[in-house]
Amino acid sequence: MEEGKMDENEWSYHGEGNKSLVVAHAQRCVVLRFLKFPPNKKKTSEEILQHLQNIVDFGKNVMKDFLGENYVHCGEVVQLPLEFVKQLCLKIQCERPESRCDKDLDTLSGYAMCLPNLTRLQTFPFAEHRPILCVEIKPKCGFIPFSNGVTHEMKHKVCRYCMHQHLKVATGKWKKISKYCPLDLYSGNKQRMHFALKSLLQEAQNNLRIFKNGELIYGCADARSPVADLKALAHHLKPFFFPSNGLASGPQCTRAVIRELVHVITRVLLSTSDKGRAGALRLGLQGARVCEASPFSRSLHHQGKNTPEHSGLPKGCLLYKTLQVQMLDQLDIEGLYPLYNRVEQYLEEFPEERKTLQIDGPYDEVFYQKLLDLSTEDDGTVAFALTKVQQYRVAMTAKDCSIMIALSPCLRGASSDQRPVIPSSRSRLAFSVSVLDLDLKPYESIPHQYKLDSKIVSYYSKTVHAKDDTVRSTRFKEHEDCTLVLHKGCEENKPGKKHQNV
Ligand SMILES: O=P(O)(O)O[C@@H]1[C@@H](OP(=O)(O)O)[C@H](OP(=O)(O)O)[C@H](O)[C@H](OP(=O)(O)O)[C@H]1OP(=O)(O)O
Ligand SMILES: Nc1ncnc2c1ncn2[C@@H]1O[C@H](COP(=O)(O)OP(=O)(O)OP(=O)(O)O)[C@@H](O)[C@H]1O
Repeated sequence: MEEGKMDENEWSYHGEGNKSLVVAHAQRCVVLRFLKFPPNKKKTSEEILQHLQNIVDFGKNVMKDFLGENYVHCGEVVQLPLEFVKQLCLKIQCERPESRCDKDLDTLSGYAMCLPNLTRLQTFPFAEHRPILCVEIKPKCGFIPFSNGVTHEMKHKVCRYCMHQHLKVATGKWKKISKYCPLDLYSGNKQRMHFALKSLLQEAQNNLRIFKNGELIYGCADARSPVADLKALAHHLKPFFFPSNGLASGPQCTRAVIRELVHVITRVLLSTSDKGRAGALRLGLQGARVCEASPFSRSLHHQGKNTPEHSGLPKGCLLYKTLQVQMLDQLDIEGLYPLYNRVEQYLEEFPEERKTLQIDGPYDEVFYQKLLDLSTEDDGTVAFALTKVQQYRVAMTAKDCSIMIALSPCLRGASSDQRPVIPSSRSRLAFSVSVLDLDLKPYESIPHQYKLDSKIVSYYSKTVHAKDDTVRSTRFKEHEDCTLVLHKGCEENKPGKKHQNV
C-alpha cells in the first residue's frame, strides 16, 4: 500500500463490530481495520500501535497454529496520513449504524490494520471479476461446559447461546428468539447443520451476513434495520444456484435456491481444505452433545425419535479446529474465576510482574507454548492459575470469531485454479474459508464474564425454565416440523429500539 497517496474516495464503509471499523478499497482486494474507543477513553498512539501489533502477533504465533495456516489472515499494521484518516472518518460517518456510534473511530494515531478483503475470494491483492458470494457466520460457543466447577445444573443441559437469547430479547437487543443452536452447527450431522443454517437465515441477528461482490445483501448492518428478505436473497443467489426443481420463480423456487445455499455451505464447512491437518490441540469432546433448548432436538424428542447421532466433525475442518480452541476453556468461568483472583492478588502484591506474566503480550512463541499445557491438577501456584486464565482468554476469542466463506462459479471448461471446488446445481463453485476477529480477549474482561454468566443463567432459570410450557409456545411449537418457514419481510425482525435493563 502506498501510504503517501491515500485517497479517501477510493475507500468505502464496509462494516463494524463493537471494537473495530472496517473500510474496503473499491478496486483492490484489501480492507483497513481501525480500532474504536468510547469518546472518553482515548489511547496514546504508542498504545494503539502496541495493541494492533499484539493482534497481528497473536494471529501469527497462536491462531495460525491452532486453526491452520490457510484459514488465518493476520494482515499488517500500517501507518496512514492523518489527513486521510480524518477525511475518511467524516466521509463514512453517515453510513455508520446508530447503534454502533457509542464508540469513535481512532483518528489520532494514524495506525490501522491492512487485511485481505475476505468477502472476495483469496485473489489478494486484486479483485475478481466473477460474481462472488460471501457468507459470514459468527457461530459462537459450540459445546456445553463439562467442568465440575459448574454450579448451575442448567449449564450442563442448555448451551450458553440458547440461554443468552432470552436475556437478549428481554433487554431489547433482538426482537425474536432464534432457533439457531451452535451445537447443531458443530454436530457434524448434516441434518442438524442444515437446520442450524436455516435458523440463521430466518433470524440472522449478528450471527449471519451475506455479501455479493463485497456488498451486504442479507443480515444486519444495523441491529435496528436488518435486511432479511429471503425472496430478494433467492433472487441474488440465482447466478450461483439454479433451482434443481427447474422452477425459475415463485416460492418453491425461493425455497429450492435457499436449500441449495444451505447444502453448499454445509459441504464447505465440512471440507478439510487445510491439508486435513488436525491442528495443535487434541481435546476430546466432553459434556452433553445436544442442547436441550435446541428446537431440533426438542422436535425429535417430541416425535419419540432420538436425536441423530452426533456424526462428529472431520478433524481438518475449520469448525473442528475452532471448537478445539473453544474447549481450552476447560474449567468454565465458574471454575476459572477463583484462579483469576489468585493472579489478581499476586499482581496487587507484585504489580511489576505484569510484564513477566505476559498479561498484555508479547504474544510470542513462549506465550503459545504455555497454552499447550492442558493439565487440570491445581498445584496452588500462580503459574497454574495464569495458564488457565490465558487459555480461557484464547477460548473466549474462538467463541466470538467469525467464519467467512467466499464462493464463486468456476469458468466453464477452466481448470480449478488451485482453489478447492464444490459442485452445485448450476456450476462448480470455487471457495475459500477464512476466520476473522481473532483479537485476544482482554484479561480485564474476566470479572464481566463472570457476572454476565450468572445473569444469563439466573434469567433463564427463573423466567424461562420455570415456565417451560410458555417457552415451547414462544420459541418453538412442538408440532412444527423442522423445516424452513419463509417469512414476509424484514419488518417482523426489527428489534426494539432501546436495550432495557432486566
Ligand atoms: O459475551 P457475548 O457472548 O454476548 O459476546 C459479545 C458479542 O455479543 P453477541 O453475543 O455475539 O451478540 C459482541 O457482539 P456485538 O457487539 O453485540 O455485535 C462482541 O463481539 C463482544 O466482544 P467484544 O467485547 O467486543 O470483544 C462479545 O463479548 P465477549 O464475551 O466475546 O467478550
Ligand atoms: N478482512 C476482512 N474482510 C472483509 N470484511 C471484514 C474483514 N474484517 C472484518 N470484516 C467485516 O467487518 C465486520 C466487523 O469486523 P470485526 O468483527 O473484526 O469487528 P469487531 O469490532 O472486532 O467485532 P466484535 O463486535 O466481535 O468485537 C465483520 O463482521 C465483517 O463483516
